[in-house]
Amino acid sequence: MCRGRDAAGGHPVTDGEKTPAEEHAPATRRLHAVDGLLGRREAISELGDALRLLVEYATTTEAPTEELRRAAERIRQAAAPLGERVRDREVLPTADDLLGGVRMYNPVTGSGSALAPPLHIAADNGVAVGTCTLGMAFEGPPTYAHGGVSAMLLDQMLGYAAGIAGHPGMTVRLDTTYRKPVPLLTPLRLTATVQDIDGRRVTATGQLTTADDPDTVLVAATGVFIALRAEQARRLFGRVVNTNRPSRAG
Ligand SMILES: CCCCCCCCCC(=O)SCCNC(=O)CCNC(=O)[C@H](O)C(C)(C)COP(=O)(O)OP(=O)(O)OC[C@H]1O[C@@H](n2cnc3c(N)ncnc32)[C@H](O)[C@@H]1OP(=O)(O)O
Repeated sequence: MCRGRDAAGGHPVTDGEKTPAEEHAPATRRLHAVDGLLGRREAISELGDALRLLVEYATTTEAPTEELRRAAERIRQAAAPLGERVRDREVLPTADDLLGGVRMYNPVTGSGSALAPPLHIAADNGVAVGTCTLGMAFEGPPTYAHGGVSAMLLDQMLGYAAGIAGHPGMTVRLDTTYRKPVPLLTPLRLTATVQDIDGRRVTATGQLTTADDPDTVLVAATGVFIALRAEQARRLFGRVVNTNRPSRAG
């Protein structure tokens, strides 16, 4: 049965059958008892920061070739202990809180993701407002952001706007208009709002500007989001195990 959705408008949260989730729950509680959930999230973010620094340096360095080979070996060594305990892809990260909208490894907003700028989003009177600065790793045309990165940021913004309007759904259409190139290493500001709700279909619009010049739109987007029917949510997410949902036993 579909119990809810990730609070900020993400994907449906399925509670599945009792057995798999509650099989994992004791391990989650033990982990949090030792580390503390907030401590673990801080550590995940710290690792994410380190990875983003690595990605930024790795994509801009002109260090000698031999230094690149040595770095690759040291990075493989650093990664190995992390790879010894990886979660099954159908089990949500123990540090996540799907109902509370915490997705530590979201590739756009997750502070634990090396791929995320990360984009920070908050709701302001029904408007989604986002901020981020894109590093050189996001370069498309020289010195400017890759267009796909702008689309990624705006998809997340529009989805968030649908969520805070109380109509979370999955993107079925995303139209982006690139008016001016998006500068790298420059604080950016993104906004998004819902324009129309028609049954299961929500249309949202958004834009991306620099923080310093919010009146000059660099990229504009319109997205259509569809709320899943219960049967669709079961089919798509029914196998996902969420160890952090409240236990039925309390
Ligand atoms: C903090 C977190 C914030 C959250 C941000 C999240 C942002 C990121 C969101 C994503 O990345 S989601 C991942 C990318 N999207 C997908 O993978 C979705 C893939 N698509 C699907 O799986 C199916 O399209 C879906 C299950 C969503 C819907 O399938 P249905 O078979 O129910 O759709 P159907 O064809 O019946 O259409 C339902 C309605 O939507 C309309 N529709 C469908 N596609 C459309 C389209 N492309 N444009 C406009 N309207 C569209 C369609 O006309 C219809 O309108 P009516 O109800 O009025 O008849």
